[in-house]
Amino acid sequence: MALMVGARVLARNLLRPWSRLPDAVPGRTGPAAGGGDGVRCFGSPRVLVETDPAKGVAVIKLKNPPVNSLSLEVLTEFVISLEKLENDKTFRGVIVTSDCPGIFSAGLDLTEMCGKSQAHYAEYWRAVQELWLRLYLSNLVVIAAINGVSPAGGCLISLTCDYRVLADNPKYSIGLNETLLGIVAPSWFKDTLVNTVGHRTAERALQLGLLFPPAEALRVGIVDQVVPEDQVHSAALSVMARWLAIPDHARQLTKNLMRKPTADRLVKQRDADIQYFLQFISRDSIQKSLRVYLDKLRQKKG
Ligand SMILES: CC/C=C/CC(=O)SCCNC(=O)CCNC(=O)[C@H](O)C(C)(C)COP(=O)(O)OP(=O)(O)OC[C@H]1O[C@@H](n2cnc3c(N)ncnc32)[C@H](O)[C@@H]1OP(=O)(O)O
Repeated sequence: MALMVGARVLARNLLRPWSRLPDAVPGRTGPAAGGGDGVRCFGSPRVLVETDPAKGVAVIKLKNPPVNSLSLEVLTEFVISLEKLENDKTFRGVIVTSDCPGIFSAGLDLTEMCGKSQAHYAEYWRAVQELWLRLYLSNLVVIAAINGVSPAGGCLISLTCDYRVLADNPKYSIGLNETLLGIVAPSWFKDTLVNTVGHRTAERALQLGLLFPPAEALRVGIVDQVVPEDQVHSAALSVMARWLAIPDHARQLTKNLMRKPTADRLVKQRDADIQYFLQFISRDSIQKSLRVYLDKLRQKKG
């Protein structure tokens, strides 16, 4: 199913670039419940978008229960929603958050990387690359309102944002914990972390697979602000106002200046990066590690 959805969307994107806008979610178009006048919703089943045209701000809410894992569908729908916002001059900023209580995102969907075909791995990895590139280089001000635990790919999404607000709950740790799964964070995950927290902190965090609770996360700079849980959204909106006070062209060019060299490293070798991922993920030892990890997650309940 995921393979079909991804292939269908990619084919449509290649053939008809102007048809990339997601259809409205039935029943969610129109004023948002409790959202006040002027707030409009669109998006897709797993990626909700609430827009406030008057403020020029949108909120992207990930909604892929139970844990907001980044399946191929989520990645694809996320990119399409982001592109729609970027193509609409009404919007200058977007807040990325979660609709799943207590979980920002459990990261890449492990079931997409386990026991599937080479073609599927290649399609999935290209989608991961695409979301990272889109978010990292977005012309919009992108702010993460992290309202839950945020390991691995969840942390990566946060790191691509211009600013990160984390809810002050000891359960909401954040970090690139790949080594704990017996896998390795790819070079561009590493680059994104290094650009945020510096080389030494990143090296220690990556080798040990550290997941930082809020106070630690703030101390090492993996997030910019920690606020009481019920204030995450309002804090993100306040920060947004500050960033939107800067003229777009100056801010956008500066963002590009800071980030393009990192992004270019991937852009120049996307296919090689996919090949590397294929070789890596197909190894028996890696597949075994992922299966063991998934089994542990599943058995936790039993
Ligand atoms: C080179 C590739 C790089 C990879 C980068 C990555 O992003 S790899 C993904 C790394 N993610 C993690 O390590 C997080 C794993 N998940 C958890 O630690 C917990 O699930 C979490 C997020 C703390 C939530 O805990 P909770 O107790 O609320 O839920 P539970 O663990 O019972 O999970 C519910 C069901 O979701 C499944 N699941 C969890 N995480 C993932 C995932 N990343 N991908 C796919 N599925 C995931 C879990 O197995 C449960 O499934 P079920 O069938 O209901 O038993």
